[in-house]
Amino acid sequence: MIVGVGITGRMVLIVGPSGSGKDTLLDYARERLRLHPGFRFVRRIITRPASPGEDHESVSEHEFQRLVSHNAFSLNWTAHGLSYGLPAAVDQWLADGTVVIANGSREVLPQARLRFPRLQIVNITAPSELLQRRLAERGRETGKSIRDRLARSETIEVVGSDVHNIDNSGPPAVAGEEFLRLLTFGADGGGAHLENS
Ligand SMILES: Nc1ncnc2c1ncn2[C@@H]1O[C@H](COP(=O)(O)OP(=O)(O)O)[C@@H](O)[C@H]1O
Ligand SMILES: O=P(O)(O)OC[C@H]1O[C@H](OP(=O)(O)OP(=O)(O)O)[C@H](O)[C@@H]1O
Repeated sequence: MIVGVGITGRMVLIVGPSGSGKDTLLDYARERLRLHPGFRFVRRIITRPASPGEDHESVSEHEFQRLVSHNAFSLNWTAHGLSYGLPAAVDQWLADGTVVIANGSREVLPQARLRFPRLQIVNITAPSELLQRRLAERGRETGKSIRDRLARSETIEVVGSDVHNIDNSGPPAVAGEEFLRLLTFGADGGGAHLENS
């Protein structure tokens, strides 16, 4: 079994423009940490119909607003004409000292910083030609929706001492290993490691 030594519980938000590879890197890390109880990957609640890619809980806008009114979200936001939420269970996982990892939004980082005192932001980047090609190949959005996502990608800056940038313009395993290192070595870049026993 894999056990963690010195892993510090915290919220990790992976952000970056559409097509940069957030879901790909989340899948990479989830697969490698699946036996480790100290890490939890958040299943988001989104007003998007079930679709290839991210495994999310799909709800109507009406249901989403009902959940908001019942304080069912730890953090929620809107973008691309959709509503997104991280379930309130996140707060208990954090209180338990877990490393909680979620796909976030660059625009909601100011609120996230207030919401999560121990926050690590992982900003995934790739050149715009690659974003364009990847979104077309992914096939979840088409036409105007892709153009809107590309336009948005250039409007939001991610800066701060809590931000780690990962360039995902090479093979997914290169950025994937860098992401894993950040997750397993702690927000301060040192001290923690994983052991096999
Ligand atoms: N390093 C990479 N090299 C080539 N293709 C990639 C890489 N990372 C992601 N992709 C592909 O690009 C598309 C967008 O990736 P995805 O993980 O959905 O991005 P995001 O969640 O940031 O929008 C997907 O089809 C994915 O398979
Ligand atoms: O404020 P931004 O950083 O622009 O992010 C806006 C939203 O877009 C992404 O979700 P979504 O799964 O719809 O898109 P993506 O996988 O194409 O990035 C991201 O996870 C946010 O929920």
